[in-house]
This record gives sequence, C-alpha cells and structure tokens, in this order.
Amino acid sequence: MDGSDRSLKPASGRSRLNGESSNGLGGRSFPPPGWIGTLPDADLSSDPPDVMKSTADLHIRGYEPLIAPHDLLSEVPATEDVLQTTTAGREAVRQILAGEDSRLLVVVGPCSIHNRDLALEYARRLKGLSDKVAERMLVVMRVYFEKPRTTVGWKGLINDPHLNDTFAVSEGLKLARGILTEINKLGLPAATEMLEPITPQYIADLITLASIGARTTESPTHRQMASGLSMPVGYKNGTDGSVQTALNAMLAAKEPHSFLGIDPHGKTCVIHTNGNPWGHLILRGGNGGPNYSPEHVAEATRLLTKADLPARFLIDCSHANSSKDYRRQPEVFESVLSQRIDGADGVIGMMLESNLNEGKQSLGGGPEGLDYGVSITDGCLGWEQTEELLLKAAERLEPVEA
Ligand SMILES: O=C[C@H](O)[C@H](O)COP(=O)(O)O
Ligand SMILES: C=C(OP(=O)(O)O)C(=O)O
Repeated sequence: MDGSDRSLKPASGRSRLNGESSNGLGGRSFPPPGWIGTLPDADLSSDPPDVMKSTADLHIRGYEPLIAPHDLLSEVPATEDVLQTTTAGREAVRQILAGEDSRLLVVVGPCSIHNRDLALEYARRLKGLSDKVAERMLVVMRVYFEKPRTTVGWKGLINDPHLNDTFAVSEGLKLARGILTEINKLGLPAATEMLEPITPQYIADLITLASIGARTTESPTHRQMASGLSMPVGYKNGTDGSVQTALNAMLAAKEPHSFLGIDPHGKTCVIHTNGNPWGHLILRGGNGGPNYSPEHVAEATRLLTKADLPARFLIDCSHANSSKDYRRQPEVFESVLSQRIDGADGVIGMMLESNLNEGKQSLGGGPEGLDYGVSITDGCLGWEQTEELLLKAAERLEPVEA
C-alpha cells in the first residue's frame, strides 16, 4: 500500500479528541464513553493507521499525561539538610546490615499515609522518641504511599490523594514528595514500599529504606527496579510464606539489569542498572501462619547462608506475623526482641504498623467523616502503645557508642 491509500490517512488530533472522525474503531467512538483522560495536543500525523487501533486499547478508559520527574523535583526541591537525613539514614542502615552497627533497626509508622497533617504529627512524635532511644535503636518511619491490595481497594495517597477515586496521580506524587521532604527536614529517615516501577523517579532521593512487598517479591519487574534503587531494599517473603521467593529476589536484584522505564524527563527509555548490593530479607509470615519463632529464624538463617547471602534480616511484627490483628504486634515484637537479646544476631530489626490512634476504619463512605489519626488500611497500634513498647525495649538493650 502506498501513502495515498485512504485507510492510511492519519486522523487529525482534534477530530480524535472530539470523537468526530470515522476512525476505524468498528463503530466505537473515540474517546470512548467513560473516558477520563486527556490527550496532549500532539502532532498525530505519524500515528499508526486507524485500522490498527481496532485491536488495541479495547479496555483503556484514558491516557492522562503525568508530570515529569524532573519537573516535580524542581517544584518540590530537596535542600541539602533534607538530603543529609537520607544520606545519613542509608549509611546507618548499611552499617546495621553489614554488622558494623549493633543497634536495633526499627521501621515503624502507619500502614499507609492518607493525610499530610497526620503524617507530620506522627513524624514529630516519632522524632522525639527516636532521639530518646538513639543509642540503642535506629528508628526509620514507615511512610507508605503505595498499597498493593489483595483484590481491590484504595491504592494509596499517590494513586488517589483525594481518597475519592479521582486518581489525581500528579497531585499525589507532589503531596508524597512534600510529606517526605518535611519528614526528612525533621531529621527522621523514611522507609516506603516501591510498587509502581516508575514512582522511584519522583521520590527515591528522599527514601532511606525501601521494601518490596509480599505480593511483588516474585515479580521480575520489581526485582529489576530494585537493582537500580539507591537505597537498601528489603524483600518480604511471599504471601504463601516462601522465604526462597525473597532470597531469589535478593539474588536477582544484586545483579545488573536492563529494562524499560522512564528517564527524569518522563521519556520512555531503557534503564541499565548496576545491581543493588544492599538487599535483605523481611519475614512477615504467610498463609501457613507466622514465621518469627526461633525455628523460623534458624531456618531463614540456614537458607540465607546456603544461598551465600548475608544472614541478617528484619521481622515484620504485623501482617501474617500478627495474623492481621494489630493487637498481637507487641507480643511478636517482645518475642523477637528476646530472641535477639538471647543471641539471634541475624535479627537486625523489626517492623511495626502504628498510627496516632489504634485500630482501623473503613474508607467506604469517602474521606468525609474519617476519624483523625486512624488507619484506613491495616489496623495499627496507637501512639501510646508504640511509645511504651519502644521505650521498654530500649531498657533491655545495651547502648552502642556513636
Ligand atoms: O499492608 C497492607 C495490606 O496488608 C496490603 O496492602 C493488603 O491489603 P488488603 O488485603 O486489605 O487488600
Ligand atoms: C503491604 C505490606 O506488607 P506485605 O507486603 O508484607 O503484605 C506493607 O508492609 O504495607
């Protein structure tokens, strides 16, 4: 076919946007009903012929341009003092992972962040507590903006910052970056789960510690992403309880990879990574039950050693280790702390889900009427319980000289 064939004539951008053209979509209009996105006012003269679109995008409701990472970083810049928290936090975590700092690593904070004021109030309290226990513990705040759901549900502040299914992702990224900047400014390092593979471009400079969740530890995409991340990365065991899945992730992510992503200007590109040497295991329990007992700790140590990986790992006191009952987190924490004090040196720290107020609430009715300071995802310990737990633990640990 030559270029004069009518079927190859490009539709103009405007008629595509208005859905006025005869577009080769088998009678379907473009944009289709329910379209929520916008199309850039681009020159579409080199678009593929319309007929080719009859088999593509059948379940797509819209494409919405997203702010480029470089533009967001310019809008919400990080000053030197802010970045110093992340730099120092990463170095402290690396030293704990290398066995050069014997303080307990405590990753604590809300299951998910859904409100800026709440996150910052929690961070201010945690910073005060962290200063009190600093000789014995390195405290890193859970600042989780992306939630992997078992089926469906609110996917976190980046995906839906207004908590009402409007999915204002550019605003979500800006809000998340602003919150992380403020938390780092307090001198408190931040931990987060990396879920969407392009999110790191927008916030990674402010993250001390990342995790790959139980639902994505087996995903090659996430392992590749982790291989290029600048901070230490923890891999949860799989939801089925498989520790080997996390070990495979550690083995994969410490190697170089080449994969698809976006560059700082938002352009799709091939990303080439060096591999991330700071991977570690996080035991979080699984479908078969918890995995924080001395037997589980010994088995994790054996598997890590056999795989020639450093036998130092974290234990998540929540999720399947608490049978999803936040009230059980203290007993898990105490048990793991006792194991560590009794010589289980492989256990370098714990993760806790904690909020200003205990429990959880449903987002079902929308953001109006939510109780302040209560989780809208997993149930959390309240602040007072958290403070008491960490202060009591500090009394049982030896101080480590700076
Ligand atoms: O930590 C959060 C949750 O456990 C995880 O996102 C799954 O949540 P869901 O089972 O409520 O979807
Ligand atoms: C989703 C989380 O954990 P997991 O992947 O272990 O379920 C989490 O820590 O928020």
